[in-house]
Amino acid sequence: MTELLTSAQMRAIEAAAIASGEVTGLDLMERAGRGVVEAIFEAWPELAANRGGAAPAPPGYLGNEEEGGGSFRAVVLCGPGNNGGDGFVVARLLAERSWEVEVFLYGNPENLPPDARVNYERWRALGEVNPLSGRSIDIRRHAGAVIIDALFGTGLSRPLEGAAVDVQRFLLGLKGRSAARKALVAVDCPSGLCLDSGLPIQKGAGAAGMYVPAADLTVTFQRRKLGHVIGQGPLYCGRVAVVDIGLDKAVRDAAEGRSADAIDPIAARAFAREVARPNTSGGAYYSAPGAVGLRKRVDLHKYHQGHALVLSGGPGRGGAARLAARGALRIGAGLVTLVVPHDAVAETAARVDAIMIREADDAAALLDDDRVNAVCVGPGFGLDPRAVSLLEAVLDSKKRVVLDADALTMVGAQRHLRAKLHGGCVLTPHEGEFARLSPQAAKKLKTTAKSGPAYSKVDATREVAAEFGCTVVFKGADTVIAHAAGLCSVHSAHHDRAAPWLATAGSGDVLAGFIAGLLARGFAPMQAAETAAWLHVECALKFGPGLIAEDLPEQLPAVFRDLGL
Ligand SMILES: NC(=O)C1=CN([C@@H]2O[C@H](COP(=O)(O)OP(=O)(O)OC[C@H]3O[C@@H](n4cnc5c(N)ncnc54)[C@H](OP(=O)(O)O)[C@@H]3O)[C@@H](O)[C@H]2O)[C@@H](O)CC1
Ligand SMILES: Nc1ncnc2c1ncn2[C@@H]1O[C@H](COP(=O)(O)OP(=O)(O)O)[C@@H](O)[C@H]1O
Ligand SMILES: [K+]
Repeated sequence: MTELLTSAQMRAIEAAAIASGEVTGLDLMERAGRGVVEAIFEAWPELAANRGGAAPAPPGYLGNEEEGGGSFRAVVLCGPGNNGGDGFVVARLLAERSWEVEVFLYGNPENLPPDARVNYERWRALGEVNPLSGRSIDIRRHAGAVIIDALFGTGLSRPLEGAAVDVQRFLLGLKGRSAARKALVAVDCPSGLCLDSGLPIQKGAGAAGMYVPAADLTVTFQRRKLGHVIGQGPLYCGRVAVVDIGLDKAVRDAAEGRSADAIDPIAARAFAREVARPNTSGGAYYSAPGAVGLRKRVDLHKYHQGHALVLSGGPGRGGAARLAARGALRIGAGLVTLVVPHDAVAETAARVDAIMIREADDAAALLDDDRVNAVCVGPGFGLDPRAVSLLEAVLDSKKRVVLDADALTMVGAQRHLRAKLHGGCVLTPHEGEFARLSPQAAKKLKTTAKSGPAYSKVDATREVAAEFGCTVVFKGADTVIAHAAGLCSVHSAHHDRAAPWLATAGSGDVLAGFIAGLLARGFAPMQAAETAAWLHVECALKFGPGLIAEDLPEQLPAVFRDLGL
């Protein structure tokens, strides 16, 4: 389990570590700057050649003919806070390796916070600090330079203005002119991005948000922040490297509520976490009491692996439910039954084999059966009175249930259904369905973020989970999963887990089936949702481009094999 922090949590952790006497702010800044330099060398090993002493001949792309060539070059853009302080450390460490380093400061050095000020002075012993403006950076002199964006990090509180905007525009202009820069490296985050929400902080909608230049590499400290993995963060940040600055113990203490003096214990327990590869050897990837593993026990028969019901719509509308049922069966539910209106039985029977079929008239009896322990309702289900009363019966049965698609629309529209939701419910909205569940939260999420920290997808998902008293899986390339009690996790399908071909009709139905299948196998709602979200993307990665929803469940055997099941 890896925590994902907000800016405030990171600040509180840093403050707790400093207060405990284990470390000073200056130590942390030095480690942060060193971490940035090391991450640059890891990303571009050819740049590690300058280790001090005489500068070697630069590779061709770094050569600057007008200036006659020289050592590697960096342009370091420092802001008025500690992010800028990190920038001064990076400048010094690169200069010590004989890089040509030019440093620009946005703001008045007199107003730098103490640690940043110390590092400003240390740099001043080595070189100049120029005032920052878009025009002050001369593209011809800096051709091929590594540009370090240390303007703003976790302290961004409002939209950029003045010279900071000029510089961002200038950096945006460099994009695509490959000779113009070697790389743009962001310290903690690309400046202008809110690290809590992954949204740019901007004055107005539209083009005003385009002032955040996308980095090639973002180097952050100790843990990823939420803004690296949700919203537009993954697109702006490029690759994210996390460097250890010695705060692991402080993070753990906070997560376990041991540093209550410095950190609001509620906030600490509410750390979000990254959804990770499931741990197959007993329990899920995190250890919850009674957690069930993905590996099936050898001594159990099908009735011990649970029985999932998938409720289907009428004739010609059963595809979505069949996809969900197939997902539930493949993920390991012992039995899966499609519950189908009378007039759709023949059609359904022609399409399924291992999945059982029962008529909707039998639904009450099935819901009374204790062996039925999970239900999936919504995909292709319909919104008619029959659908409403069936959903009502499902909720009254208090069985664990996944509500997707039409079931979400009904719950959003009908207060009496909403009142029947309980802790065993998992809601799986996409953006449009989320807006039906909570128009207010959806509106806040869509509002241009004019100050930081901005309202985030994590805030919205947590809010709705708490309000409805169930687990909510807010889908997308960034899938956020929240539990009524505040637990929250994120699966970010970006970079090495990018699976854009999941945006295909029916893939959400399969996810709903995956979750229902895991609920049937005894997974707790949060654990089922996290595990299903990970497996869903894993199946898409396994198949690759060209994927259609039908392919997803069929990848599970190979994915399970890779997991060593
Ligand atoms: N926490 C940790 O463990 C560690 C943190 N470290 C580093 O510190 C960074 C956080 O530093 P930070 O708190 O000083 O904030 P930072 O992002 O530099 O900016 C704050 C300054 O900017 C100003 N300001 C804000 N918005 C503005 C705007 N639009 N336009 C103009 N000004 C604006 C704001 O002014 P104010 O809002 O008060 O007016 C304030 O002066 C973090 O990202 C990481 O790099 C590492 O050293 C190691 C360990
Ligand atoms: N760009 C993307 N990258 C990764 N996953 C995505 C992307 N777009 C959609 N998804 C995933 O695909 C699924 C789509 O679900 P949904 O919108 O309900 O589709 P449908 O209703 O057609 O089944 C969700 O699990 C969502 O997280
Ligand atoms: K930055």
